[in-house]
Amino acid sequence: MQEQQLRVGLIGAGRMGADHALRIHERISGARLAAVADPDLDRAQQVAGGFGARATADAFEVIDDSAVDALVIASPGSVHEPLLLAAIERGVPVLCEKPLTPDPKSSLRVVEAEEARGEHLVQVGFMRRFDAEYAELKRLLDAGELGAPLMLHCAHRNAATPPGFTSEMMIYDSVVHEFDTARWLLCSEIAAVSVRAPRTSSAAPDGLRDPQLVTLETTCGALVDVEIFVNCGFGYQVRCEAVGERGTALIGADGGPLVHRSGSWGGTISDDFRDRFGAAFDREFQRWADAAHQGRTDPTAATTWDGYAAAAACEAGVQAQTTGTTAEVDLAERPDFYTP
Ligand SMILES: NC(=O)C1=CN([C@@H]2O[C@H](COP(=O)(O)OP(=O)(O)OC[C@H]3O[C@@H](n4cnc5c(N)ncnc54)[C@H](O)[C@@H]3O)[C@@H](O)[C@H]2O)C=CC1
Ligand SMILES: O=C1[C@@H](O)[C@H](O)[C@@H](O)[C@H](O)[C@H]1O
Repeated sequence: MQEQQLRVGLIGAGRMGADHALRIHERISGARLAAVADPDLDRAQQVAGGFGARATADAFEVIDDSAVDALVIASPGSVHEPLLLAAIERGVPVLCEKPLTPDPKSSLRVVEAEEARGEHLVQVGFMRRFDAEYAELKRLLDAGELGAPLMLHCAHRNAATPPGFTSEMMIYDSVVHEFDTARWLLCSEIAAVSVRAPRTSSAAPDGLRDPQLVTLETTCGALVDVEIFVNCGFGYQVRCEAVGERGTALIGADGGPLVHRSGSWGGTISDDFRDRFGAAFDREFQRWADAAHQGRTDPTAATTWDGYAAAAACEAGVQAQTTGTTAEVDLAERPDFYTP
């Protein structure tokens, strides 16, 4: 089937959906956009129009379309569950933007549906796993080159938040990425989460406690601290320093060109995660399409189990945020189907 193009149905034609449509069309090979669904039909038509794809307001029409081989879900997390369940029932491969679903109960229903189907069909769009620097950090840790991991120090900074962004979203929309990368880098589950906050930045919108410091305890005994600062003002920045028994490694340390000109020196920083992680998204999509051609998911990608585990950690994170105490992560037993 490799010689034929994978016919992709896109669900959700907003900021990420439009970017992924372009990616499928221009930046990866072996796939093309076949259909686009968005309840905002104008938006669906706008995205589909440029690529010769058909547009509809009904996502289930795309899921049921026999002229669609694979799906990209880029609608808000709150609507992912029914879409995923329908896609699993049809047996079609899916790349679902994070989060798998917004809460662990619904994520577990997706895990159970996929396990019952007996095929790995869904991968979750935790794109950092495909970033070159994160991949090198993972290699160093897996090869034992830093010794046994003890701590991760992470910083996740956004320039500014869109209207309506809440403190809870700092956990389940933003820190969800660190929950996934910590589990992936350390090959360990998250056991407990606590959240503290310094005084609120004067740049934070009313009602938003920004920044916050989230601490994760893992089942392997490592500690992970995450500074989440979503109105830092200066740009988009994601850093991670791993501390092992025999060494440390830092990624996200602005290794780009150092420019000297007209009385100044320094680099530049974008405020858009699509710049920082553009190459990672491209790699994620190429590997997903290649795997889908072969009727499987990409082994580097986050599985539905990983999506569920991240949702469980988010639930503990929001609880810790609300109560001011450490919250344990309530995780179901992992089915053998998801043994890495
Ligand atoms: N991996 C990453 O770094 C990022 C991932 N995301 C994720 O991508 C997803 C989409 O986010 P954005 O594009 O920023 O949101 P957005 O609000 O720009 O776009 C969402 C689109 O989905 C449509 N939609 C709503 N319900 C739908 C349904 N039932 N069926 C089909 N379409 C529906 C909306 O009309 C809208 O056009 C979310 O899950 C979000 O968490 C967002 C930003 C970055
Ligand atoms: O997923 C993302 C956004 O939804 C989220 O709001 C940002 O904080 C993250 O940095 C970005 O990667």
